[in-house]
Amino acid sequence: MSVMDRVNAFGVSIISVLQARGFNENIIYAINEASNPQHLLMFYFPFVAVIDSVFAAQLLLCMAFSGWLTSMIKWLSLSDRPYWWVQETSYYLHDQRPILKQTSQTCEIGSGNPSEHMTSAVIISILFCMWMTSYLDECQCKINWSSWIMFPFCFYNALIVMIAQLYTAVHFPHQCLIGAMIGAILVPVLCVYIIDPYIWQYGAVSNKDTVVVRVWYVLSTIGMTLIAVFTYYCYKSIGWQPSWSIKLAYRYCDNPANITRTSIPLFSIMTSTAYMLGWALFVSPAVIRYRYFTKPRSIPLGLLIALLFLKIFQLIEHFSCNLDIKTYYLVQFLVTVCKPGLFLRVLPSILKLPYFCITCCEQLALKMEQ
Ligand SMILES: O=P(O)(O)OC[C@H]1O[C@@H](O)[C@H](O)[C@@H](O)[C@@H]1O
Repeated sequence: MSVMDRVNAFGVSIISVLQARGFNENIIYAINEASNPQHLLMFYFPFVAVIDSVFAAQLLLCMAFSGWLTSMIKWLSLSDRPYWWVQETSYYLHDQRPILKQTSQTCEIGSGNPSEHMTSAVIISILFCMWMTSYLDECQCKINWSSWIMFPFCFYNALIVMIAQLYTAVHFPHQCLIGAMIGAILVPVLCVYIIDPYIWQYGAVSNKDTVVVRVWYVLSTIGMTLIAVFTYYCYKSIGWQPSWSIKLAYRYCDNPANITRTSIPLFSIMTSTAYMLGWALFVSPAVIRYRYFTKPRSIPLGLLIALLFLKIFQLIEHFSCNLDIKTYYLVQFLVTVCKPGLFLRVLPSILKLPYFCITCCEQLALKMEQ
């Protein structure tokens, strides 16, 4: 009996207690959906971009990099998920094997460690707190924001996502804690060393031409893609089946119809690298021109256009999902690379358009009067 078996069995006991206690499942589902990494990038990012492009640029890179990193760790850790581990393990005697309840969100098919939902929840919570701090500073609001609100807010957010993830038996508690830790480390590291120096032009990058920095970021993204491809083929060459967890998921999922294409780890790696490439190509120090206090801008128009873009992406998804898997991935990759450009460059410029037109008309009217 290995140490890992004991840790997993302890986790299963916690899950059993939570499931026996019972929670409102609609709330649990909503929490899991709200912290779904794909949804964060697909829905939160566009709306954050309407309000503040710097916040959106931070969110995008933190989420994309964490998606890549967690997927790589998942590949390397080859760890189980509770809903199949209880049925596979020889830890329990046959009549003592616990029965875990499965829900429509249980059938995740990647390896279990770490929890990407937890990483995402911690990332969005910390970034939101950082943004709020800067907003309150701007308003010269003197409350001890960080210690009284920020830490409890992040902690409770992480806690409710962890309960939702455990209740649905998708993760063991230690996988949730590792996921949260990755998020808590990544945000300060990426913001302090990469995103903020580049956007605000300080530190080593401030002496370099933006084009050079951009080329460097593009090359880094290509390097990360190559690392993923290399890892994949190395594993295959030593006889490891990258689809081992998918097979287990299909074997033990009560309702395989709940398994979705987008929860495949390869899909997560593909979208993460596409978002990073989009970030490298389209994010520049120019994003500081579109912040929450920038005027004049039409926020309602921005929200409407963001909805329109989302509708177009939904239509592309709808039509491409009938294509063969390789073409589907290619279409998704190209669309995803364009998203940062659309939401961080095109959309903010459109928001200024109505005011620009009004100014032009006023100047024209003035000239005609003269
Ligand atoms: O590691 P977790 O939290 O189970 O998340 C795994 C996957 O969960 C899916 O629901 C998401 O669509 C994927 O993007 C994600 O990779």
